[in-house]
Amino acid sequence: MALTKNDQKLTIAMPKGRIFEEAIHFLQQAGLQVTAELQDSRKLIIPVENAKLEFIMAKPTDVPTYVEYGVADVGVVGKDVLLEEERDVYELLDLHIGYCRMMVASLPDWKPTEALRVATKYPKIASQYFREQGQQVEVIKLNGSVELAPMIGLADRIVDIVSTGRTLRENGLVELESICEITTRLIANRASYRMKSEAVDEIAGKFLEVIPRGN
Ligand SMILES: Nc1ncnc2c1ncn2[C@@H]1O[C@H](COP(=O)(O)OP(=O)(O)OP(=O)(O)O)[C@@H](O)[C@H]1O
Ligand SMILES: O=P(O)(O)OC[C@H]1O[C@H](OP(=O)(O)OP(=O)(O)O)[C@H](O)[C@@H]1O
Repeated sequence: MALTKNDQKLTIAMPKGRIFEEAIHFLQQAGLQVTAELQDSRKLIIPVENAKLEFIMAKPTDVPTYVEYGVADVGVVGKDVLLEEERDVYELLDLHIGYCRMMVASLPDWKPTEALRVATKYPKIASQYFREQGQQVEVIKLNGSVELAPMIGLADRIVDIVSTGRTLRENGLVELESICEITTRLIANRASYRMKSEAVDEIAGKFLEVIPRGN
């Protein structure tokens, strides 16, 4: 079954890593042809010839970049990445998968001091949040293991994703404030949305049918 009603090929940027399995399951439920190559291969470009589809396997934070520049027509990406990267793309659908929360956390005995430092992988989200709260903070960008920062005295608080809460718990940190809920989104390149509207609408329609209800 061809996905597109015309001859236009659709390129989909897929996030490698944590949400990949859930995203693949979602594509399968939506009736897209998910080949063994897509599920179990080190190839980064995976064409599905008879469906006029091509998948590119991207680092999650790069998905909006590929979509903004039009090298991918659509992409699957977390809302956290969209908020942080601020790329010029259309956000078409909330897929209601990849649930987690963006939180402020600290050691349990944290008290406001004069030098407020916040460590995070998400400097834009953190800066905007504390600006809106009227709090002046110094934001320190880290690339991972953010929970270390309060434990070793680099920062008072962190802004990070919490899912099960296990990482906070096992490192003796507590949730202070919730910034927002995070889920996985379908995004589209602005030109593709106009020029390949049939193909983009068709894929969005298939996704819409399998988005978990009640969310
Ligand atoms: N517990 C979680 N921690 C981090 N991300 C989560 C979690 N649950 C769901 N997500 C989603 O998964 C995406 C992150 O996936 P992943 O950790 O593979 O990417 P990454 O941060 O680029 O990885 P890394 O930098 O560790 O290679 C986030 O954008 C978020 O939307
Ligand atoms: O609430 P939990 O279920 O414990 O999940 C949250 C943790 O998962 C993520 O880290 P990740 O595993 O991506 O590693 P990182 O430290 O390299 O960002 C996130 O940054 C938290 O540290």
